[in-house]
Amino acid sequence: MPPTRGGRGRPDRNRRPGGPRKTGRPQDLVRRTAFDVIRAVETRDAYANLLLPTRLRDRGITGRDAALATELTYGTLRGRGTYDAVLALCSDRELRRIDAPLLDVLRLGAHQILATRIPPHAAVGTAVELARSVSGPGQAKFANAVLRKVASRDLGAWLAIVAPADADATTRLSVAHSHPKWIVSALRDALGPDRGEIDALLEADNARPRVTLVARPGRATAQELYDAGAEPAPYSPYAAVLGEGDPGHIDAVRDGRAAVQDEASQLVALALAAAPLTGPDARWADVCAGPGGKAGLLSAVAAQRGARLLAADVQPHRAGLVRRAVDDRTGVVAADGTAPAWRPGAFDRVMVDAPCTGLGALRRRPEARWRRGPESVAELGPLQRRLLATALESVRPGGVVAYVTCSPHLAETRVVVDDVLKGRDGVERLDAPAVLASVAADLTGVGDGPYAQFWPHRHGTDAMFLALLRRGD
Ligand SMILES: C[S@@+](CC[C@H](N)C(=O)[O-])C[C@H]1O[C@@H](n2cnc3c(N)ncnc32)[C@H](O)[C@@H]1O
Repeated sequence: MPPTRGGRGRPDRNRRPGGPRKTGRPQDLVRRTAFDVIRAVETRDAYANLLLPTRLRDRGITGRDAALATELTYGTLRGRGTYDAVLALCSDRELRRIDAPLLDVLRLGAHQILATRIPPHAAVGTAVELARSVSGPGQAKFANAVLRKVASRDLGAWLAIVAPADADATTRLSVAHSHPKWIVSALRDALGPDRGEIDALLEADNARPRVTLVARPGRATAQELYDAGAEPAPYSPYAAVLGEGDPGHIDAVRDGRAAVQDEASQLVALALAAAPLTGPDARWADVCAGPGGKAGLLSAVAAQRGARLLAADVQPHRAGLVRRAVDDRTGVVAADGTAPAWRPGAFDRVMVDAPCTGLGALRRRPEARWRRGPESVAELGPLQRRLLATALESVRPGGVVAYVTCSPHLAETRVVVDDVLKGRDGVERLDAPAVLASVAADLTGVGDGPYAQFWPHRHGTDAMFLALLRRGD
């Protein structure tokens, strides 16, 4: 079910049952901002996590109002699947016949009614007011009729109707947890023998992720982050969890010595650095480096070990972002990892953090689940295979490649690795869970090897996949 029920919303202070009559008050601005971001996501493929902070800043929305705007935006985008199922029953018009902006107002209203503590009458009133300003008085009347019906039941009662226990499992899970059916199926397949955990996984996808920081070794310490209010994280020695507050206010983050980074992202980079290797260990590469999260950590570890990192990304502006994350010793190039500018066998360790559907990061990108379809998996497959094959040629004999995706979809993870290794002699699959255990002592539940898979519901991280492959001598 949508995650925010009874949670982070706050009671609306507006005492007039009909909602605000005037525009321009803080509460109107908060809802309007959530609506504008939701529309931008819909109409111009904006990313909510990038656009919202800018809008909040531009409009001077801070503190609790900013928290409410964030909750309304993310909650509405996440819960859309559930809300559409409810709205379809409450509307005498098919949803596809409702103007797109008005439908977004209805979704925002449904979210406030069903999943926040905002009193239903206030939620209906403010949404109707928004409908009036977006679509005019006639549509406001329609919105009022629909949302009053939505408010006639609570979320649990609606779920019993739109996702009944006797529905087929994929449909029930899809509606109840607001994930497209193809993603439910893909995640269940990826869980394999643990597919009984699917409810927990979908629920975790809908929970707001905690902000995890990385103290780039040699440049900052985890203690520095604790001193700034963060707490120790369970696995990575360089991670800290920030409960409250803006990471941008921490000196080390502002200076680029620390950064926001999911803990599994840290661990897969550390695993590449820790994978056993004989012979020289001085030249490392990250061939899909933008915007630089893993490269930032790898470059810091490389510096401590007397190695050097080359970070590449095919998109020049993303290569530019990498430059800000790494130290001066690290080379950064805009280059195609499938047609490399470096000679074969040039590196001892190579990271391929392949472009993927991002199904492992749905917690952080609330709109992502609606943006892609199953065809994306097929479209990305050839590029993922070419990048991995080229990486295997880019390491010297005996060198190690990490193949990483922020997706647990089997067709992006083990199927890619198995395909690329088919007919290719002399590549050894290292035991990725064992290597991970050497960098994160308490880590369990990432699989029996040779591949490792993180899970949001088990580890509180993104669902990151890791294969470690050593080229034969
Ligand atoms: C999953 S992201 C990498 C995230 C990054 N490693 C981090 O931790 O911040 C994948 C990146 O691969 C880049 N990419 C896509 N095709 C590429 C190619 N042919 N060669 C190099 N980079 C490519 C994309 O521009 C994107 O920045």
